Amino acid sequence: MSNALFQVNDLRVDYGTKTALEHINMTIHKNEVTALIGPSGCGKTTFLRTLNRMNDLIQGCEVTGDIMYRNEPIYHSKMDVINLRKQVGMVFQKPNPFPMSIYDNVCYGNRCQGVKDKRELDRIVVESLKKAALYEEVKDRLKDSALSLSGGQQQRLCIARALAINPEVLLMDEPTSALDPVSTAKIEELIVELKKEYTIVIVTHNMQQAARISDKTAFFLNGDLVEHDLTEKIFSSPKHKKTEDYITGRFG
Ligand SMILES: Nc1ncnc2c1ncn2[C@@H]1O[C@H](COP(=O)(O)OP(=O)(O)OP(=O)(O)O)[C@@H](O)[C@H]1O
Repeated sequence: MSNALFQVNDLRVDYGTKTALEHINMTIHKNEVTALIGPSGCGKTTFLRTLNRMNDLIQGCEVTGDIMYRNEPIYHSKMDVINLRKQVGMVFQKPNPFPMSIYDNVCYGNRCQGVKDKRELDRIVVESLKKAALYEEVKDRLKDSALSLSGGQQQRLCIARALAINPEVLLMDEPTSALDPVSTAKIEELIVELKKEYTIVIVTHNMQQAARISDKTAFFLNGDLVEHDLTEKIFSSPKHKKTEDYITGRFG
Protein backbone atom coordinates (compact mmCIF):
# COMPACT_ATOMS: atom_id res chain seq x y z
CA MET A 1 0.00 0.00 0.00
CA SER A 2 1.23 3.49 -0.73
CA ASN A 3 1.06 4.72 2.87
CA ALA A 4 3.41 2.01 4.15
CA LEU A 5 5.93 3.67 6.44
CA PHE A 6 7.94 0.68 7.66
CA GLN A 7 8.43 -2.48 5.67
CA VAL A 8 10.10 -5.18 7.77
CA ASN A 9 11.62 -7.98 5.69
CA ASP A 10 12.83 -11.25 7.20
CA LEU A 11 14.18 -9.53 10.29
CA ARG A 12 16.29 -11.50 12.72
CA VAL A 13 17.89 -10.25 15.94
CA ASP A 14 20.49 -12.14 17.98
CA TYR A 15 22.03 -11.24 21.33
CA GLY A 16 25.22 -13.29 21.18
CA THR A 17 24.05 -16.89 20.89
CA LYS A 18 20.45 -16.07 21.83
CA THR A 19 18.04 -15.49 18.93
CA ALA A 20 15.47 -12.96 20.10
CA LEU A 21 13.51 -12.58 16.84
CA GLU A 22 13.39 -14.55 13.60
CA HIS A 23 11.56 -14.38 10.24
CA ILE A 24 9.72 -11.17 11.09
CA ASN A 25 7.81 -9.59 8.23
CA MET A 26 5.52 -6.67 8.87
CA THR A 27 4.23 -3.53 7.22
CA ILE A 28 3.36 -0.52 9.38
CA HIS A 29 1.26 2.19 7.78
CA LYS A 30 1.20 5.91 8.39
CA ASN A 31 -1.12 7.21 11.13
CA GLU A 32 -1.74 3.76 12.49
CA VAL A 33 -1.38 2.71 16.11
CA THR A 34 0.21 -0.73 16.24
CA ALA A 35 0.19 -2.63 19.55
CA LEU A 36 2.91 -5.23 20.12
CA ILE A 37 1.68 -7.91 22.51
CA GLY A 38 2.96 -11.24 23.81
CA PRO A 39 4.36 -12.87 26.94
CA SER A 40 7.47 -11.64 28.69
CA GLY A 41 10.66 -12.30 26.73
CA CYS A 42 8.93 -12.89 23.37
CA GLY A 43 10.82 -10.05 21.67
CA LYS A 44 8.46 -7.05 21.73
CA THR A 45 10.95 -4.53 23.06
CA THR A 46 13.67 -5.91 20.81
CA PHE A 47 11.40 -5.42 17.81
CA LEU A 48 10.42 -1.90 18.88
CA ARG A 49 14.08 -0.93 19.20
CA THR A 50 14.93 -2.16 15.71
CA LEU A 51 12.64 0.53 14.26
CA ASN A 52 15.00 3.36 15.20
CA ARG A 53 18.16 1.31 15.66
CA MET A 54 18.23 1.67 19.43
CA ASN A 55 19.62 -1.89 19.46
CA ASP A 56 22.84 -0.46 18.02
CA LEU A 57 23.59 0.66 21.58
CA ILE A 58 23.48 -2.90 22.94
CA GLN A 59 26.74 -4.77 22.77
CA GLY A 60 26.53 -8.14 21.03
CA CYS A 61 23.20 -7.37 19.39
CA GLU A 62 23.14 -8.34 15.74
CA VAL A 63 20.38 -7.50 13.30
CA THR A 64 19.93 -9.16 9.90
CA GLY A 65 17.26 -8.83 7.23
CA ASP A 66 16.14 -5.32 6.56
CA ILE A 67 13.69 -2.64 7.55
CA MET A 68 12.66 -0.02 5.04
CA TYR A 69 11.57 3.32 6.47
CA ARG A 70 10.07 5.55 3.81
CA ASN A 71 11.66 3.20 1.28
CA GLU A 72 15.14 3.58 2.74
CA PRO A 73 16.92 0.60 4.30
CA ILE A 74 17.58 1.74 7.86
CA TYR A 75 20.28 -0.86 8.49
CA HIS A 76 22.28 0.30 5.48
CA SER A 77 25.72 1.63 6.42
CA LYS A 78 24.86 4.96 4.78
CA MET A 79 21.81 5.51 6.99
CA ASP A 80 22.07 8.67 9.10
CA VAL A 81 21.07 7.13 12.44
CA ILE A 82 20.85 10.46 14.29
CA ASN A 83 18.43 11.72 11.70
CA LEU A 84 16.47 8.45 11.83
CA ARG A 85 16.04 8.85 15.59
CA LYS A 86 14.83 12.42 15.08
CA GLN A 87 12.09 11.08 12.87
CA VAL A 88 11.39 7.98 14.92
CA GLY A 89 11.24 9.09 18.56
CA MET A 90 10.97 6.94 21.65
CA VAL A 91 9.15 7.03 24.99
CA PHE A 92 10.24 4.57 27.66
CA GLN A 93 8.48 2.50 30.27
CA LYS A 94 9.51 4.60 33.24
CA PRO A 95 9.16 8.35 32.82
CA ASN A 96 12.72 9.67 32.52
CA PRO A 97 12.65 13.46 32.76
CA PHE A 98 16.05 15.10 33.10
CA PRO A 99 16.80 16.85 36.43
CA MET A 100 16.09 20.31 35.04
CA SER A 101 13.06 22.54 34.54
CA ILE A 102 9.91 21.54 32.68
CA TYR A 103 10.78 24.10 30.00
CA ASP A 104 14.37 22.88 29.60
CA ASN A 105 13.23 19.27 29.39
CA VAL A 106 10.83 19.93 26.52
CA CYS A 107 13.31 21.83 24.36
CA TYR A 108 16.38 19.80 25.32
CA GLY A 109 16.61 18.09 21.92
CA ASN A 110 16.02 21.34 20.03
CA ARG A 111 18.84 23.06 21.93
CA CYS A 112 21.09 20.09 21.14
CA GLN A 113 20.20 20.67 17.50
CA GLY A 114 21.37 24.28 17.85
CA VAL A 115 18.09 26.18 18.26
CA LYS A 116 18.93 29.24 20.38
CA ASP A 117 16.25 31.78 19.56
CA LYS A 118 14.20 32.34 22.72
CA ARG A 119 10.94 33.00 20.89
CA GLU A 120 11.35 29.88 18.79
CA LEU A 121 12.10 27.80 21.89
CA ASP A 122 9.07 29.31 23.67
CA ARG A 123 6.89 28.38 20.72
CA ILE A 124 8.22 24.81 20.62
CA VAL A 125 7.72 24.34 24.38
CA VAL A 126 4.14 25.63 24.39
CA GLU A 127 3.14 23.72 21.26
CA SER A 128 4.70 20.44 22.43
CA LEU A 129 3.16 20.67 25.89
CA LYS A 130 -0.24 21.35 24.29
CA LYS A 131 0.13 18.35 21.98
CA ALA A 132 1.03 16.19 24.98
CA ALA A 133 -2.08 17.46 26.84
CA LEU A 134 0.05 18.84 29.67
CA TYR A 135 0.15 22.58 29.00
CA GLU A 136 -2.85 23.59 31.10
CA GLU A 137 -1.43 21.77 34.13
CA VAL A 138 2.06 23.31 33.96
CA LYS A 139 1.74 26.65 32.14
CA ASP A 140 2.29 28.63 35.36
CA ARG A 141 5.34 26.69 36.45
CA LEU A 142 7.47 26.03 33.41
CA LYS A 143 10.60 26.92 35.37
CA ASP A 144 9.88 24.38 38.12
CA SER A 145 11.83 21.16 38.23
CA ALA A 146 10.36 18.39 36.08
CA LEU A 147 10.94 16.08 39.02
CA SER A 148 8.20 17.93 40.93
CA LEU A 149 5.57 16.53 38.54
CA SER A 150 3.51 13.40 39.21
CA GLY A 151 4.47 10.18 37.42
CA GLY A 152 1.68 10.60 34.86
CA GLN A 153 2.65 14.22 34.22
CA GLN A 154 6.29 13.21 33.89
CA GLN A 155 5.35 10.66 31.23
CA ARG A 156 3.38 13.29 29.29
CA LEU A 157 6.40 15.58 29.65
CA CYS A 158 8.56 12.86 28.09
CA ILE A 159 6.03 12.62 25.27
CA ALA A 160 6.21 16.43 24.86
CA ARG A 161 10.01 16.20 24.73
CA ALA A 162 9.79 13.54 22.03
CA LEU A 163 7.25 15.60 20.04
CA ALA A 164 9.34 18.78 20.31
CA ILE A 165 11.81 17.54 17.72
CA ASN A 166 8.99 16.96 15.30
CA PRO A 167 9.14 13.22 14.69
CA GLU A 168 6.93 11.27 12.32
CA VAL A 169 6.79 8.13 14.46
CA LEU A 170 6.59 7.57 18.22
CA LEU A 171 7.78 4.27 19.66
CA MET A 172 6.40 3.62 23.14
CA ASP A 173 7.64 0.84 25.39
CA GLU A 174 4.92 0.09 27.95
CA PRO A 175 4.41 3.82 28.56
CA THR A 176 1.68 3.35 31.16
CA SER A 177 2.91 0.33 33.11
CA ALA A 178 4.31 2.53 35.91
CA LEU A 179 1.20 4.74 36.09
CA ASP A 180 -2.08 4.76 38.02
CA PRO A 181 -5.41 4.17 36.17
CA VAL A 182 -6.26 7.89 35.83
CA SER A 183 -2.85 8.76 34.36
CA THR A 184 -3.08 5.69 32.14
CA ALA A 185 -6.44 6.82 30.79
CA LYS A 186 -4.98 10.27 30.01
CA ILE A 187 -2.08 8.77 28.08
CA GLU A 188 -4.44 6.45 26.20
CA GLU A 189 -6.64 9.42 25.21
CA LEU A 190 -3.53 11.24 24.15
CA ILE A 191 -2.35 8.36 21.95
CA VAL A 192 -5.69 8.25 20.15
CA GLU A 193 -5.42 12.03 19.60
CA LEU A 194 -1.79 11.87 18.46
CA LYS A 195 -2.42 9.26 15.79
CA LYS A 196 -4.05 11.96 13.63
CA GLU A 197 -0.59 13.39 13.20
CA TYR A 198 1.83 10.60 14.10
CA THR A 199 2.38 6.90 13.58
CA ILE A 200 2.62 5.05 16.88
CA VAL A 201 4.01 1.65 17.80
CA ILE A 202 3.39 0.65 21.41
CA VAL A 203 4.45 -2.34 23.49
CA THR A 204 1.80 -3.26 26.02
CA HIS A 205 1.06 -6.09 28.43
CA ASN A 206 -2.43 -4.77 28.87
CA MET A 207 -4.85 -6.51 26.48
CA GLN A 208 -7.64 -4.02 27.16
CA GLN A 209 -5.26 -1.21 26.34
CA ALA A 210 -4.29 -2.81 23.03
CA ALA A 211 -7.96 -3.34 22.21
CA ARG A 212 -8.89 0.23 23.18
CA ILE A 213 -6.25 2.24 21.39
CA SER A 214 -4.68 0.29 18.53
CA ASP A 215 -5.69 -0.17 14.93
CA LYS A 216 -3.43 -3.16 14.37
CA THR A 217 -2.07 -5.70 16.82
CA ALA A 218 1.00 -7.88 16.42
CA PHE A 219 1.23 -10.98 18.61
CA PHE A 220 4.76 -12.25 19.30
CA LEU A 221 5.67 -15.58 20.86
CA ASN A 222 9.19 -16.91 21.47
CA GLY A 223 10.71 -14.60 18.88
CA ASP A 224 8.10 -15.33 16.18
CA LEU A 225 5.48 -12.98 14.89
CA VAL A 226 2.48 -15.28 15.17
CA GLU A 227 -0.17 -12.91 13.88
CA HIS A 228 -0.47 -9.27 12.78
CA ASP A 229 -3.87 -7.99 11.82
CA LEU A 230 -6.59 -5.47 12.53
CA THR A 231 -7.00 -5.24 16.30
CA GLU A 232 -10.72 -6.04 16.17
CA LYS A 233 -9.88 -9.19 14.19
CA ILE A 234 -7.15 -10.29 16.59
CA PHE A 235 -9.50 -9.87 19.54
CA SER A 236 -12.67 -11.30 17.96
CA SER A 237 -11.54 -13.95 15.50
CA PRO A 238 -7.78 -14.58 15.55
CA LYS A 239 -6.44 -16.96 12.94
CA HIS A 240 -4.13 -18.81 15.28
CA LYS A 241 -5.02 -20.87 18.31
CA LYS A 242 -1.97 -19.51 20.17
CA THR A 243 -3.21 -15.94 19.70
CA GLU A 244 -6.61 -16.88 21.04
CA ASP A 245 -5.07 -18.68 24.01
CA TYR A 246 -2.94 -15.63 24.82
CA ILE A 247 -5.61 -12.97 24.50
CA THR A 248 -8.06 -15.02 26.54
CA GLY A 249 -5.49 -15.30 29.29
CA ARG A 250 -4.75 -19.04 29.00
CA PHE A 251 -1.02 -18.30 29.24
CA GLY A 252 1.45 -15.46 29.49
N1 LIG B 1 20.69 -6.96 26.16
C1 LIG B 1 20.35 -8.25 26.03
N2 LIG B 1 21.29 -9.21 26.10
C2 LIG B 1 20.96 -10.52 25.98
N3 LIG B 1 19.70 -10.97 25.79
C3 LIG B 1 18.71 -10.05 25.73
C4 LIG B 1 18.98 -8.64 25.85
N4 LIG B 1 17.82 -7.98 25.76
C5 LIG B 1 16.86 -8.92 25.58
N5 LIG B 1 17.40 -10.16 25.57
C6 LIG B 1 16.68 -11.44 25.40
O1 LIG B 1 15.96 -11.39 24.18
C7 LIG B 1 14.65 -11.95 24.35
C8 LIG B 1 13.60 -10.91 24.00
O2 LIG B 1 13.65 -9.87 24.99
P1 LIG B 1 12.70 -8.59 24.91
O3 LIG B 1 13.11 -7.67 26.00
O4 LIG B 1 12.68 -8.07 23.54
O5 LIG B 1 11.27 -9.24 25.25
P2 LIG B 1 9.90 -8.55 25.62
O6 LIG B 1 8.85 -9.32 24.91
O7 LIG B 1 9.95 -7.11 25.39
O8 LIG B 1 9.82 -8.87 27.18
P3 LIG B 1 9.09 -8.06 28.39
O9 LIG B 1 7.64 -8.11 28.09
O10 LIG B 1 9.45 -8.86 29.59
O11 LIG B 1 9.66 -6.67 28.41
C9 LIG B 1 14.58 -12.44 25.80
O12 LIG B 1 14.89 -13.80 25.83
C10 LIG B 1 15.64 -11.63 26.49
O13 LIG B 1 16.18 -12.34 27.58
